[in-house]
Amino acid sequence: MAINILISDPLSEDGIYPLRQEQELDLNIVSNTGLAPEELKAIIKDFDVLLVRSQTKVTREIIEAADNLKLIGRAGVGVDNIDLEAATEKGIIVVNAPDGNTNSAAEHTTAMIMALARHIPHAYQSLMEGRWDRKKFVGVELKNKTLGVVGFGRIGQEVAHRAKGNRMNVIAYDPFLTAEKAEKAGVDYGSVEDVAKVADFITVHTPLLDSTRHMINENIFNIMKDGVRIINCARGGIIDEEALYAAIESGKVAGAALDVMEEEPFVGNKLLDLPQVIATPHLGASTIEAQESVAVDVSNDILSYFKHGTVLNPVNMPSVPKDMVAKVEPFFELGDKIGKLVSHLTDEPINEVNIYYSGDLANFDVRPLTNNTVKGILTRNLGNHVNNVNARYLADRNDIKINEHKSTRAKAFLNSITVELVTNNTTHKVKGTLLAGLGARIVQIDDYNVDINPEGHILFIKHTDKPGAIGLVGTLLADQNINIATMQVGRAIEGGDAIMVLSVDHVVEYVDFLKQQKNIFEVKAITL
Ligand SMILES: NC(=O)c1ccc[n+]([C@@H]2O[C@H](COP(=O)([O-])OP(=O)(O)OC[C@H]3O[C@@H](n4cnc5c(N)ncnc54)[C@H](O)[C@@H]3O)[C@@H](O)[C@H]2O)c1
Ligand SMILES: O=C(O)[C@H](O)COP(=O)(O)O
Repeated sequence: MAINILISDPLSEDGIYPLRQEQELDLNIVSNTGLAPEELKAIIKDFDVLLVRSQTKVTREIIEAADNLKLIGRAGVGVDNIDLEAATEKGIIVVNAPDGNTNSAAEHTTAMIMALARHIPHAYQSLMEGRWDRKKFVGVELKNKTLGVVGFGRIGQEVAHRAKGNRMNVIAYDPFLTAEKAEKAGVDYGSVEDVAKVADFITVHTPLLDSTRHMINENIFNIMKDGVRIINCARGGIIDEEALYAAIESGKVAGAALDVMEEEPFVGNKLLDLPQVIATPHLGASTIEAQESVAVDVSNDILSYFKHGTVLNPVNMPSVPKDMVAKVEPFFELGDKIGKLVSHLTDEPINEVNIYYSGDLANFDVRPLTNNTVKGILTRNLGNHVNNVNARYLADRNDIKINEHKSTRAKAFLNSITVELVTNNTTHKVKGTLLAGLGARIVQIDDYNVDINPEGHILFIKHTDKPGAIGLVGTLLADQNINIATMQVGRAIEGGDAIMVLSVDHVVEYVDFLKQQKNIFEVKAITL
């Protein structure tokens, strides 16, 4: 039977050559770009494969109408235009091409930095309008300036490398960046605040996640150097556009170069009215080479999937050997939740993860379970494209060592999973189990015994065991109209360090009001 492939964004014809010349499979390739959402929804049921770039919004509605869809191929990196949850729910594999456009995006960022420093777009426009204005366009040199790189993944590292070629100093921030990695790359490193304080140019290269949305905000602009220049060739939304506008108007920011914005297409965005802003219409990956490379990568994954059932760049593919599904599957969710929870206990780069399986769970091949647990740990900083197929690879890429330990001796619980995160300065652990009739339970956090249902919104608070601390938290949350569903407290010794774990009815976006209290020294809002 023919495999129907719909290409709904412009793709490189050379890049889809592997599909065009395929002999073994019967492929029917339809190119139909620029479809309105309703048009796509109306025809998607006829297709087995949908091939997109960033323009087509593959929403839940589209996916729900896609009765025959088996694979969505994203010819590029960012999958924020695809509803991954809906695709996973429907059993549709999403593949992307994470490496193919790294170089082009890094080169575009470098071009933006230079254009910003030397006013190239404005000088060109002025010349085209018949003026010979040399005084107006005095720029700044890059040499000896400091470039701040926020997000030191594939593109961030390539941009840093090029900046060093321009004799810039580079300081980077990435939750996975260790001293050793920074030294190897020849860059300084610090927190996002450290970067903000010292950089003359700041470029962002993170994915757009809940944790990165508006991470460059008013507070961060306030601590930047006067005259700083900002570059975003990653994703709109990482920088708070209102805050950027205000920072440009106040003179804090001397210029901004934007390839992406929160709403695209961004024709008419008020930032474009500011003479300090230069912009391109999301062109980071728009080179002949990158487009060919990303299209070849997804084309090969499509062929591989239909021929062998395997893909190289899965974004959401679940993979559990059939024979172990029934026995181990209930532990998958537990591992994922333990991973997510423990990842919030430290903001330091993780060097090592130890996963301890005890009880008869240790008799099974737990590698897929480990992958799922590692996925839970990495999701906090790498986002939803981490899955149980690529989790180990991503851990490896971030120099995180994963160790599995098994013991068939059951202690207090019939079966348990304990995950320990080791950083340069700390070790944190979370233990969980499945209780008959009750389901998943977290039974230990660091040295504290607890009994928590790992579901929904959780507030994790470290405090000093003093009278009134618990009441104070209750009152402060009530002031914010936050309802506490359950609460657990634990302490090692009377008057010493203690923890509170609260499950609350709604997501808690701001925790600063709790952090400011005497005797409270750590607050984390976690959604499991
Ligand atoms: N403009 C374009 O056309 C274009 C082209 C390619 C990629 N992109 C975008 O560029 C971005 C980077 O792509 P990549 O291939 O380098 O991805 P990557 O996954 O290799 O790197 C992203 C890095 O961001 C880090 N990160 C996550 N949360 C962070 C946080 N809170 N603070 C600091 N760092 C954090 C991750 O640890 C990771 O190292 C993505 O948003 C991608 O969609 C844009
Ligand atoms: O995430 C990406 O790969 C880039 O944003 C490129 O998007 P594009 O394929 O629409 O150019």
